[in-house]
Amino acid sequence: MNGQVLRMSGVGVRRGDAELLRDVRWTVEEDERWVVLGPNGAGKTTLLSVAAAQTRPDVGSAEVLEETLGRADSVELRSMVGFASSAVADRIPDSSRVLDLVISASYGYLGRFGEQYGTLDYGRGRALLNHWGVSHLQDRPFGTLSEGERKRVLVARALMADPELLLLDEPAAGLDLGGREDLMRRLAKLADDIDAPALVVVSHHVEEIPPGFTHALLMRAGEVVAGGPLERVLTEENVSATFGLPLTVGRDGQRWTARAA
Ligand SMILES: Nc1ncnc2c1ncn2[C@@H]1O[C@H](COP(=O)(O)OP(=O)(O)OP(=O)(O)O)[C@@H](O)[C@H]1O
Repeated sequence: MNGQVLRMSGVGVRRGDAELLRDVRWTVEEDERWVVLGPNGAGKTTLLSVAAAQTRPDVGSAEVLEETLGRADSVELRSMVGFASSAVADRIPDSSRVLDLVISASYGYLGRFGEQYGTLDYGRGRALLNHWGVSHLQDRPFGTLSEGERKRVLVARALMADPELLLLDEPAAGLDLGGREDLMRRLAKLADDIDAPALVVVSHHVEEIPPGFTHALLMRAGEVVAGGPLERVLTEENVSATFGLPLTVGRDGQRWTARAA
């Protein structure tokens, strides 16, 4: 690999008359940790779906792990990208046992369908659940978990196949303050791990940028407002243009803040 895990050139996605993404240019290197920020409807989920090899661009080209979407085997490619989102959670049957759900991710499945898993698979699945603080839930049906527990199980699942790219769509949505801060701490630890995959986390809030994240992509109305290293991109001008109101942007230690000006 040349170091680039994601490369989008002039990417557009259309549905009927709606342009969900327009002329998106974006590259992610293997050692980078990105946050994608923007208001509701900005196109963040659509962008992540392209990055996860689940949506093909209608215009332009997208390379995921050096494979061009539309030419590569998308099923194989999807199994090499870790992806956690509420859309993934919605497709998981309530009855799926948590440990089975995690280990089945090595095959790109959302539960067990009669495949045989080895001791190594079980060991890795248990270690990931333990790492994300949810090993006590391994035998529970997914449908019985709280929102915070689900989020952590989904991240563990997304890491199961040892991906080179990890995509998390709004991992902090629906969490209480303690749950959000716990997630921030765990994501900061992941960001700091040199063996961790390239990370892309979608959020609506600059307060949810974990310490150690390096880059930001700001989106509005399907277009990129700005992208690059955090310090250069998170200016008051850029963040105000992204969210469509005058904002004061600040830093409190390793965390970012934004308030209406
Ligand atoms: N199939 C579709 N047909 C028409 N418009 C669509 C379709 N799917 C999504 N959209 C629109 O595309 C826009 C971008 O949607 P997307 O879910 O990518 O935004 P988002 O930034 O993730 O939003 P949110 O923060 O609210 O989750 C929205 O205005 C949405 O209504």
